Amino acid sequence: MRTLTLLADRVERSPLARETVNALADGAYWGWAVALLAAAAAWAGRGAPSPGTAALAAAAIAVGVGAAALRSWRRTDPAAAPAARRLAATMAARRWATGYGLIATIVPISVMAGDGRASIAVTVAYIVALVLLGVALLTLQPRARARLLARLRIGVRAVAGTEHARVGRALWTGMALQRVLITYPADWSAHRSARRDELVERVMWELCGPPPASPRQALGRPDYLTRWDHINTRLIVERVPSLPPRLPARDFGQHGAIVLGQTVAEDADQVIDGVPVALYEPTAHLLVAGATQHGKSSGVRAWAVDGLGHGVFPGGILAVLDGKGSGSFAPLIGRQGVGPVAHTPEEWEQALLQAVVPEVDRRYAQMLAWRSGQSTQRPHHPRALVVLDEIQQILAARPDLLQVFDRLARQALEAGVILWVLTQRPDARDAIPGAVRDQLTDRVTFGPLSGAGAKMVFDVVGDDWARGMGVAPLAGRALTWMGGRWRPVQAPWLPMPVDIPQVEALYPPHTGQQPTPEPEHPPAPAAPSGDPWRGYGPPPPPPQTTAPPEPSAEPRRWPPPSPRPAAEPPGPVEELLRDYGDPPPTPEGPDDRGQAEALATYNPNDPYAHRRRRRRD
Ligand SMILES: Nc1ncnc2c1ncn2[C@@H]1O[C@H](COP(=O)(O)OP(=O)(O)OP(=O)(O)O)[C@@H](O)[C@H]1O
Repeated sequence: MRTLTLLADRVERSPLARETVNALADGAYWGWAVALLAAAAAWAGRGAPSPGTAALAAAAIAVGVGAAALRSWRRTDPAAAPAARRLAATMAARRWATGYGLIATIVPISVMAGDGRASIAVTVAYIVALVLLGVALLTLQPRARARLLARLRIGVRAVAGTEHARVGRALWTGMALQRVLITYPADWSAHRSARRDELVERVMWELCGPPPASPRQALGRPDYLTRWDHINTRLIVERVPSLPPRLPARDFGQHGAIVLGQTVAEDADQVIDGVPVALYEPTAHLLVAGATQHGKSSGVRAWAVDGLGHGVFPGGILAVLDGKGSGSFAPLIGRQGVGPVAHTPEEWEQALLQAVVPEVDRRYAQMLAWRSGQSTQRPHHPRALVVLDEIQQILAARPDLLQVFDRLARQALEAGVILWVLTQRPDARDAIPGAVRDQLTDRVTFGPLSGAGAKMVFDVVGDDWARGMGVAPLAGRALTWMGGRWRPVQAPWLPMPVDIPQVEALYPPHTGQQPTPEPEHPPAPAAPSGDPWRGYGPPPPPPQTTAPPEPSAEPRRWPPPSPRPAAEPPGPVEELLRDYGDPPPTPEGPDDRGQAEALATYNPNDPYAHRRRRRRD
C-alpha cells in the first residue's frame, strides 16, 4: 500500500506521467463517446430495433440528459461564474457519455459471448481497448496544452473578476508553454499594484505549481518571467530558458568585469568558450539576499575572487565581516589583496575600525585636499570591496556598529569602496537598517524569495519585484538586478581549496607567495555524471604527464596587499564617527600602492587567534 502511495506521489510529481494519466482519462471520455456512436451505428445498421429496446434506449438517454441538466442547474448559483457552470455541465455530459459508451460496449460483447461467439467478443473488446488507448495517446499533447491554458484561464478570470480577461496567443515547444499573452479588459484596475501582484502570483502558481520538495523537482520546474504591456492592456508571460545546475568556476579571461555566471543567450554580455556569461562592473553597493544554502556566500566568494583577479578591485578587499562565523570566506585569509576576514564581534570591530573606516577617511581627506586646492595631485582611489555577510547577526551582537555601517553606506562609494551586504532574511524587520538598505542599489537573490522578501529586495525596481519569487531553488541560481537589468544567472561554483586543492590556482596567492601558474582554464572538473549534486567529488586521478600546466595567455594580476590599518589602537566607535570638517591630513600621494602594508593587528598566519567561537546562529 505504502509503495503504491509513494508511486502515485511520484507520478503526480512527474509532468509526463501526470499528463499521460490525464490524457488517458480524457482520451477515455472521448473513446467512450466514439464507442457509443459506433455501437449505435452498428445497432441501427443491423435493422430496426425492437420497440422495447428502442424505448429502453430512449428512456436511458432521457435519464442521462436529465441528470446532466440537473447537475448543471444545481451549479447554477447566480454568484457562480458562467465558466464554472459550463465546466460543471461539461463534466456531467462526459460522465454520462462514458456510462453509455460502457453499456454500449459491454452489452453486445456479453450477448456475443452468451451466443457462443467468445472469440468475436474478445476481438471486439480488444479493438475497443486499442481505440481508447490510441485516442488517449494521440491527444496527449493537445490535451496537455488545453488543460494548462484552461487552468490559466480559470485562474486569471477568478483574479480579474471578469469573463473578459483572455488567455491566448500561446507559443509552445512540445508540452512546454514558452510564451502566452494574458489580456485584461481596459476597465480593470491594472493601475493598482496589489491587483497586478495578485494576478502575477496566480499565473505563477498555475504555471510553476507549489515549491519543489527536492533539487530534482526544482530542476524540472519551469521558470517564468512576466512583463506588463499597459498600452495593449496585457501581461506577457515568458518562459526563462533553463540554465545548467552547476557552472564550475574558471578563469574566463575577461578584464575589468566580474563573471556573474552563465545567463540566457539574449541577456549575455559575451559568449566565452560557448558559455553565455553575464558580466558585472560594480558601480554601486550591492544587496545579496536568499534563504540558507542557496549559495549566497559561495557565489559572493567566487565573484570577489574573480573581481580580484581581473582588475575589478585593484584596491583589494578591505575586509570581510562574516556574521555567521561559518568560515565561508576563510579561504581568503592571508591572501594577496585581501584584508582581515573577521569572524567574531571583536574581529568585526577591529576590521571595521582599523581597516575600513580609516581607509575611507583617508580617501575622503585626500579628496577634500584636492577639491579645496590644498593638494595639487588628483587622488587616485582604486576600487576596493568590503563584504558584510549576515549583517543582521553582526548588528545583533554589536548594535554600536550600526552608525559605522550607516556612515559607510553613505560615504564609501564616493571613496571608491563598494559594499556587498549579504542577508538571509531581507523581510525580517530591521534586518538591514533602512538607511543602509537604501544605499544598496544593485540587488541579487540566490534562490526564490517569499512575497514579502521579494518586495523588500526588489522594491527599487517598481512593479517587477515579484520576479524574485520565481527563481528556481537551486544552489547558485540567482536573479540579478544590476545596472538596471534583470538577469537570471547560474553563479560559478568555486569550492574551497581545502576541499578541492585543484581550485587553489583560481585564488589569489598567499601573502609573500609567488602566484601559482595557472592552467589555461583551471580547473573545471565536471560534476560526477548522473548526480549533479555531489559537488566536485573526489580529486581526479593524477595526470599522465608531469609537465607543468601552461600559464594562461593573459595571467591575472592580483591587487597589492591591503592597506594598512591605523597604527595606533582605535578609539571608541563614536570618535570614528566624527565629521569630515576637520583639516585634512597631508595626502600621501596619488596612488595607494605606496601605503599598502601588512595589517598591524591582524596576523594572517594566525587568523583565529582572537576567535571565540566558530559559528554564531
Ligand atoms: N554556485 C553554486 N553552484 C552549485 N552549488 C553551489 C553553488 N554555491 C553553493 N553551492 C552549494 O550550496 C551549498 C551552500 O552554499 P552557501 O553556504 O554559499 O549557501 P548560503 O546561501 O550562503 O547559505 P547560508 O546562508 O546558510 O550560509 C554549498 O555547500 C554548495 O554545495
